[in-house]
Amino acid sequence: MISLRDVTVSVPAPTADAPDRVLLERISLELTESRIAVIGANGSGKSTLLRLLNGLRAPTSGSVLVDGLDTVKDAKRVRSLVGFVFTDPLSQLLMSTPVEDVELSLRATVRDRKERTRRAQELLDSRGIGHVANQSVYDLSGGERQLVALTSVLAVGPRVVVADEPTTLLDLRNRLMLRRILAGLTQQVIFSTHDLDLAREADRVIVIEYGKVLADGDPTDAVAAYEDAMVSS
Ligand SMILES: Nc1ncnc2c1ncn2[C@@H]1O[C@H](COP(=O)(O)OP(=O)(O)OP(=O)(O)O)[C@@H](O)[C@H]1O
Repeated sequence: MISLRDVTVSVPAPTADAPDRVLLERISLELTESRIAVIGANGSGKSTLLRLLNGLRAPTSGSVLVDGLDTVKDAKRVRSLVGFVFTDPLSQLLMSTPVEDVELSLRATVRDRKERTRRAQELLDSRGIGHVANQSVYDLSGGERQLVALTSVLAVGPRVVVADEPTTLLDLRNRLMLRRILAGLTQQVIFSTHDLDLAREADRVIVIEYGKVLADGDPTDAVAAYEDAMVSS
């Protein structure tokens, strides 16, 4: 389980005489549900919140614990427990082809190189993208790239998948496909989205507004609170 304990994230102001800019303020959450959506306006702090969950960002004060492990002190272990899928998969595909990228993720668990390649190909096949295994990642479609990124993340064997607006860059067909895949994962999935229909499918919705939790809980109620806030602002 992931717990945020009184977490504040702030960054220094551009000029020395101005106060620090607070991106998230005193957030405490226990993230237990299987599917959790984080919604909010542009710049409200969703990505900042998600990046805290696997230690990509450190709290300025407070702490984030993953199964009791501190995301700063136990960063390496936390990264293996919590996989992160970025909005733009190109920013996380480190190798030039899908099969190499998935092989890289398997390095810690599969020592034999041939076996690693076989396993990577098998994982790509299982996601329906085995036919692009040896193609340059730059030549893949947005949907294929997103699936490769997800396959690489899952190959590490995380307990939790955190996805930052994973469907934003995709067309309708790929969006529906990714939604189906995310829905079928056995891992806990915590994702941000501007797609309110997708958010309503979650078990819990957290609404972030100006770096604070505006609403949290039942998806229908939380989405309604967000819509009210947007209309009245
Ligand atoms: N390292 C940083 N330094 C300064 N400001 C930052 C930094 N990281 C994020 N911010 C600012 O913090 C605010 C929240 O950013 P964040 O990316 O978390 O928003 P978001 O809710 O994910 O937005 P969007 O829906 O547009 O993706 C933004 O105004 C952003 O410019």
